[in-house]
Amino acid sequence: MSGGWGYAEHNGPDKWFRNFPIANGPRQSPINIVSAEAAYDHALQPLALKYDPSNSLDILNNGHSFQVTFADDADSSTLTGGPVSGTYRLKQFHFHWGSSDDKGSEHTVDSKMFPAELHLVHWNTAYPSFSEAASKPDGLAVVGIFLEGTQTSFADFDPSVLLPDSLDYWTYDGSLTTPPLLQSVTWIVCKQPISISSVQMEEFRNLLFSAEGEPERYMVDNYRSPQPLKGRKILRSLK
Ligand SMILES: Cc1cc(C)[n+](CCc2c[nH]cn2)c(C)c1
Ligand SMILES: [Zn+2]
Repeated sequence: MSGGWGYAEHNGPDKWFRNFPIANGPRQSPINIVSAEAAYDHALQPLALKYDPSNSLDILNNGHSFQVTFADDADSSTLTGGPVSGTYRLKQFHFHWGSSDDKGSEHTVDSKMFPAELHLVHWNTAYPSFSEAASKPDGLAVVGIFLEGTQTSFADFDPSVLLPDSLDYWTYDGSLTTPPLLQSVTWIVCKQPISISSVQMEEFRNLLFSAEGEPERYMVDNYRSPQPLKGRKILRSLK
């Protein structure tokens, strides 16, 4: 795979195993969520997401998505409850989307794809740092939220505005969905999508994979397809 990984024919998801053999590991993400097979687990707690807008630092195009990064030196923007124990701090959020509204999400629900998916990435404060946590089986917790088409700076951005009314969720043990594909993620996928307008979707699709001075390549279809479940159980938070 020449140069780094990406989403093109020569360096996309079906080539990642060459440099990252864990791509064929036992707990890879995303997955297709078969809603009828998700088992209700009464022990699952409600998701508690508390975000302080003053923690938002900057927004950047990292060549694979655009990402908003947060200050994570205190427990001021955290995920607790849900399927996890302890406190996880928000590190960044980003999106995955398609070149058209019929695809773009990474997780699918009963094989339905959404136009985009938001990932809120949190790390377990049982470990000293984000990069330390990223290599531990309980190191990360990523909240996935589907975006679907209808009508709606980056200091002081409050991620709570991106949350759906209901925090009912599915959860399963998985991985990063881009290299290094580390199997360190407790996935928490919200059932209720949030809305995004087609104008806003077009803003996503106007972003570029390519750097300045390179031939323009629009940033679209930056998603990995569902991976084999390999015997994993998907749990559901509400009946
Ligand atoms: C150490 C580390 C590296 C990367 C690319 N990511 C992003 C991978 C990713 C994007 N969407 C889901 N996983 C994370 C979260 C941690
Ligand atoms: Zn992601």
